[in-house]
Amino acid sequence: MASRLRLSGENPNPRPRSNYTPDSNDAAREGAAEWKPEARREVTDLGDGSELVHVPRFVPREAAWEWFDYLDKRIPWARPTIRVFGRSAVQPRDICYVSDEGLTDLKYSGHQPHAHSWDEFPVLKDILKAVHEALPGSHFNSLLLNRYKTGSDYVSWHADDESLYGPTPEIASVTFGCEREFLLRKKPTRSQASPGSGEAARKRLKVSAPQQHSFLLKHGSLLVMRGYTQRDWQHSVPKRAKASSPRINLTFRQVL
Ligand SMILES: O=C(O)CCC(=O)C(=O)O
Ligand SMILES: [Fe+2]
Repeated sequence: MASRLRLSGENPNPRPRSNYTPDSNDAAREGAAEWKPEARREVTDLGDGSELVHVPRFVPREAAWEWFDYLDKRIPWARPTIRVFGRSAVQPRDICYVSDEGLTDLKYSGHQPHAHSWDEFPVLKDILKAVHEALPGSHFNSLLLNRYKTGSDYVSWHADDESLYGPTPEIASVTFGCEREFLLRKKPTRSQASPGSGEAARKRLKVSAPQQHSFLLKHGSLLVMRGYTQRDWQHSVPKRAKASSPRINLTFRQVL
């Protein structure tokens, strides 16, 4: 099931040679105007009403680099202190939060990120439009941005199962820059979580080893989690010593 990571010592995402101005809002917007999302999609049925959709070449390379540079320079990235298992810890990646006005506030791990307006970042509206066009019926109204500066930055196992997203949230995740591995594992069932002791419990654990999936999320890719994925599965982006350049990830969500 779990596929192997294909990171090599070389930069897997060499930049195209072009003369775009990296931090210009106009360049980032014009580059995007010319493309149509590629149709190739891989759908993974996780069972019991959970599904993933992977579009490896959602944004063409050059437009994706323009967006990467814009986001890297213009987003007011912050690395907040959060509470994990009763302890304070600096979040192991940069984040920023953007949302419509008047929504329920996002709070996680004792932290409430400031909600920026879409109007501050016109490029984010362009990316949102492209995501909406690729996913008919979607109505994303908030966005959590993550920046992994090096391979030491990560997101640990979690599910985006906050009640403000409802029981079956659709989450669309767009990746720019360094490719990183994205892992999914099935949440333990009740019998796995408290297996008891003795031979019967050991056997039960053996037959139900956790299911796991791995995706190498490339520059310009889109991954959608839907159905009961947040209820039944956890995901993570582990540390990777060989990932030496930054990765920016955008997760679009709908606050109900
Ligand atoms: O960086 C990623 O691909 C995942 C980020 C994530 O899981 C989150 O923001 O909740
Ligand atoms: Fe997540």
